[in-house]
Amino acid sequence: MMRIQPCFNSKLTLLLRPRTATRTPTPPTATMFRSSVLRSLRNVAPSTRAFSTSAVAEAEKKIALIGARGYTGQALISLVNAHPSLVISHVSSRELAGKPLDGYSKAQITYSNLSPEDIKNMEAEGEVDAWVMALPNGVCKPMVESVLAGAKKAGKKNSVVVDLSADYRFDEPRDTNWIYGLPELNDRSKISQATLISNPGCYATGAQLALAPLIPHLSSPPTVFGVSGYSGAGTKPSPKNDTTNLQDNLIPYSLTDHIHEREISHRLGSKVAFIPHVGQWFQGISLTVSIPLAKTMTSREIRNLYTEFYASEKLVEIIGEEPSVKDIAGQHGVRIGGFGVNQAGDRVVVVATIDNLLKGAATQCLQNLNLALGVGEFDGIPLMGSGERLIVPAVNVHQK
Ligand SMILES: NC(=O)C1=CN([C@@H]2O[C@H](COP(=O)(O)OP(=O)(O)OC[C@H]3O[C@@H](n4cnc5c(N)ncnc54)[C@H](OP(=O)(O)O)[C@@H]3O)[C@@H](O)[C@H]2O)C=CC1
Ligand SMILES: CC(=O)N[C@@H](CCC(=O)OP(=O)(O)O)C(=O)O
Repeated sequence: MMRIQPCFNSKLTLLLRPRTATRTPTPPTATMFRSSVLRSLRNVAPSTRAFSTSAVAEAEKKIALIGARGYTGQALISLVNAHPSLVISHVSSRELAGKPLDGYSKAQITYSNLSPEDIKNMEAEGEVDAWVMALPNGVCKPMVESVLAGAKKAGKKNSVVVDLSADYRFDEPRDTNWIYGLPELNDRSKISQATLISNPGCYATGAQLALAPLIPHLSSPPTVFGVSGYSGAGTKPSPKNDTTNLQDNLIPYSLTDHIHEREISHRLGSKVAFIPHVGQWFQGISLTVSIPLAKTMTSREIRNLYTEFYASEKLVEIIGEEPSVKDIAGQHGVRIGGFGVNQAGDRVVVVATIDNLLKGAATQCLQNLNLALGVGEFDGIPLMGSGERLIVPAVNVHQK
């Protein structure tokens, strides 16, 4: 039987590094191009609602975290620990119930094991402002239903729920109230009004951001070759998080039909092939994306397109060279570069890096919480240029 040690020491390591992004003011043509691509990605009419990221929280907002023992949960605890207006009020884990929460300094909190009934009662009593579900796929439905039942019992709108699993990523707003929370590509005003938010997958976030500017120029489906650090496989023992198996190794898996292949294709409205792998490092994903072009383009034109497309985005950095996965580990955004164009000018290879636990999960969750709770979208998120890194301790899940 696996033993998991209480696994967290909050480590926010400050590393100074030069800022590599070049940001240029967005000309009106770029803004118009971006808006039209984003409108077609979202398939919605242009938003008429002004969006503000500068609202000040009136009081601390309480977050209950279900699945708090896991890697994404631990990363979120560390982020909330340094957040100006959010606090953790409850952490739930079956294995750590009764143990103190380490790595959180705002209050002394003990892990509990919240049942769906507990969740229903807490929601009815208005004990929390937001629930985060950091549970494996297929597990959170009874908990979400408890939140909805508790709100119904109290005759109020439900508190915000952010789900990190894939369970609600394919729901369409016309059928349910779930909103897909990828702020850079989705309508931020919709996320800020939502109470049910489905957090995108890690590979899927990086791949969508790497592809979005070129969606209007595709001649055929792109191929995304992705390699994740083994924290992507979570804390349940598997060959993909077995460090002995990973040593000097690269593990290909789910060669076709990975759930993120479906998620990327569904969300971009364009078929994409995705080939996942796991490498021997812990945090960070590298995505090498081969994109066939419908018209010939130069590397410079494509890089400019990306720079303009993401000019107003604080968590997306465009660089000329290929970004390196070891540079993104612990950072909160996505770095995109490479832009190698073949001699014929009809295919480009773009490289994106993302920390799967951060912009691929916890940081994106915090962006969504901030939006939905009415505080500044980037509150509590160290920006790329700050050089701050959040390193989550690895757990030896194969220790007997
Ligand atoms: N790791 C990553 O890079 C990313 C993960 N995600 C998604 O986020 C979610 C969490 O991932 P991650 O943190 O890596 O997962 P972990 O395996 O590290 O943690 C899972 C958590 O869920 C709890 N849990 C597991 N099974 C159950 C169950 N049947 N009922 C109740 N609680 C359970 C565990 O605690 P305990 O057993 O103590 O109750 C633990 O706290 C998953 O859906 C994952 O796919 C999304 C993006 C990136
Ligand atoms: C290395 C590894 O195993 N990665 C995971 C993806 C991580 C993940 O979080 O999956 P969701 O985002 O869909 O929940 C996987 O391929 O299943």
